[in-house]
Formats: sequence, C-alpha cells, structure tokens
Amino acid sequence: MSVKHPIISVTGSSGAGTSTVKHTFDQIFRRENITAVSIEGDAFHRYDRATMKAEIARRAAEGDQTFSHFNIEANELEELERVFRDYGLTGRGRSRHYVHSAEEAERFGVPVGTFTEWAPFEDKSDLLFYEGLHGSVATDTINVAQYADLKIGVVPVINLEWIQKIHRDRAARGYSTEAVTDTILRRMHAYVHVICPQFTETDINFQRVPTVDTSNPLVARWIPTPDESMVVIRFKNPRGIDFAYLRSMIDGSFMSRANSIVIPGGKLDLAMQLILTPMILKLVERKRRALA
Ligand SMILES: Nc1ncnc2c1ncn2[C@@H]1O[C@H](COP(=O)(O)OP(=O)(O)OP(=O)(O)O)[C@@H](O)[C@H]1O
Ligand SMILES: O=C(CO)[C@H](O)[C@H](O)COP(=O)(O)O
Repeated sequence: MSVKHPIISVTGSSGAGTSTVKHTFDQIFRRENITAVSIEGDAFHRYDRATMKAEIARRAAEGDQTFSHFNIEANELEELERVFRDYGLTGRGRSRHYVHSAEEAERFGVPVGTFTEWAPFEDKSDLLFYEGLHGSVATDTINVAQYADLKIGVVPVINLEWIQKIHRDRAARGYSTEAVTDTILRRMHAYVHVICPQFTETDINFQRVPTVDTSNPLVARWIPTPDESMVVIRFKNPRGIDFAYLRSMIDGSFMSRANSIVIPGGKLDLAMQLILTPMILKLVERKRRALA
C-alpha cells in the first residue's frame, strides 16, 4: 500500500473481461485528468510462446499435464512483486508487452509470441494500473496483493468465462475451439489453486451471470450480450458504500446480500463509474496531499 504512489490491480482469468474493464478505467482516468501507467499481466509471463510450448511438453513427458500460464512458476511474479513494491516507494518501474497477434506484432515490431524489451515507466504518473491474471496473488513466497491499494476481481461465472475465451481466442488469436478447450482443461488445476483464491483478496468483485442458457459453452454461437446478463457486485468491506445511492442511480438493481448489489448487465459501465470514480479520486487526492 502506498499513499504517494497508489496501485490499482484488476485481476481476472483469461477471457474474463479484464481488458474490457480497463476501457472503463481509461475513461475515468481521462475524465478526471489522472495520469496512469498501465501494465499487463502477460508482460510477466516467464517464457515466450515457443519456449512455453516446449516447457509444457517437457513437463507432460514427466507426467505433469497441468502446467499453464495460470501457474505461479510460469510467470515472473517475483518481478511483478518487485515492480509493485518499487512503484509504491518511488513511482518508478518497468514493463514490456507480450505480443499475441499479427496486428500487435506489426504495432510493436517483434514476432508474435515474443516480448518487447523491458522499458521504464513514464515519469510523474498519478498511479499504476495492472490488468491480468495475478494482480492479487498472496502465497507464502509471493505477495503481490499487499502492494495494491485497490484490488478488483473480474469473474464471470465459469461457463460464460469459457465462452468469452473461446470466442476471443478464435476471433483475435487464430486458435481452434479444440485448441482452446485443451488449454482450458490443462489450466483447470491452477485455476482452482492460483486464480480462485485471489478473489478473496480483492476489494470488489464484478461477476457477470448470463440469463440465457449456457449449459454447453463449447458450442455457444455467440457471447451472451450485456442485456442477456446480470452482474453481481460484491464488496469485501461494505462499510462506507452508499448502496441506497447506487440503487437509486442504477435502474433494475437490487441488493442480494448486505455486501452485494446486483445490476442489469447493460449497466456495468455506469455502475463501475459510480463505484470506482470516488475511490480512485480518494487515492489521487491522498497522494496529492502527501506530496504537497
Ligand atoms: N461485460 C461484457 N459483456 C459482453 N462481452 C464481454 C464483456 N466482457 C468481456 N466480454 C467479451 O469477452 C471476450 C474476452 O474479453 P477480454 O478480452 O476483455 O478478456 P481478458 O480478461 O482481457 O482476457 P486476456 O487476459 O486473456 O486478454 C471479448 O470478446 C469481450 O468482448
Ligand atoms: O490469455 C492469456 C493469458 O492471460 C494467454 O493465454 C497467454 O498470454 C498466452 O498467449 P498466447 O496463447 O497468445 O501465446
């Protein structure tokens, strides 16, 4: 935690919608004149695509069928922890990009499945924004969560998450349904042991729930739309959250528990703005006061 150099982390499994949520954060940063340094979890993968493939094959030959990008060891989480810690202390740090597609390869000038060089953050940012798989990891040896001042979980129910991943990986990354299904299966062990526990560390979870039948996610022809879903928003510490205000501003919302509000899927962007803007402003005002 850092008053002078706050960190926001958005954590979600692959296909959960963290990139989509980042868009809402970017709108808030722009509107409120906040300079954020944004980093992606994929930058901290330990291996490029070819090396990862070889590593998966090597481990499979030794009997481990579960090695995947979800695993702690498949990522440089000690580096991510260091970046969070150093940013909190100094406002400085570094990151890079993992290039997923031909379009990104063109933009970054390195081949698909490789990384760009590490590069330092721009000076004088108001906060650090992380979006990826491991933004709230807290184990005996790695503790990224301790350095984040606001931790958000993005967690569609699992059938929907699979549908979103399958559609995105087919459309944007050129994978077949079978290849994505194999990846989902291989990742399941670490999904349970590494991804899920993070959502007890997060301050707020946004869980999208479809209101259409997704019983066989592997054959779904399209991603359920916002209007075909509800979102459960759960606050770890509901003290200070003005639920009456949120209920009055968000048509069709209701409380399902003392710390949870449910909203129509189409209101997600509005709800995020209403909930997150005051929290982000508080972090930035505290920082500006401390530096004054
Ligand atoms: N709230 C939403 N409503 C409708 N579709 C959504 C929503 N959130 C995400 N999606 C869709 O799900 C797919 C995956 O979303 P996104 O790319 O944001 O996932 P991600 O968590 O960033 O994945 P990765 O970390 O693997 O890049 C996209 O096709 C996106 O349009
Ligand atoms: O979404 C992911 C992790 O969040 C990707 O699966 C991971 O980054 C590997 O990417 P690729 O399959 O393009 O090599």
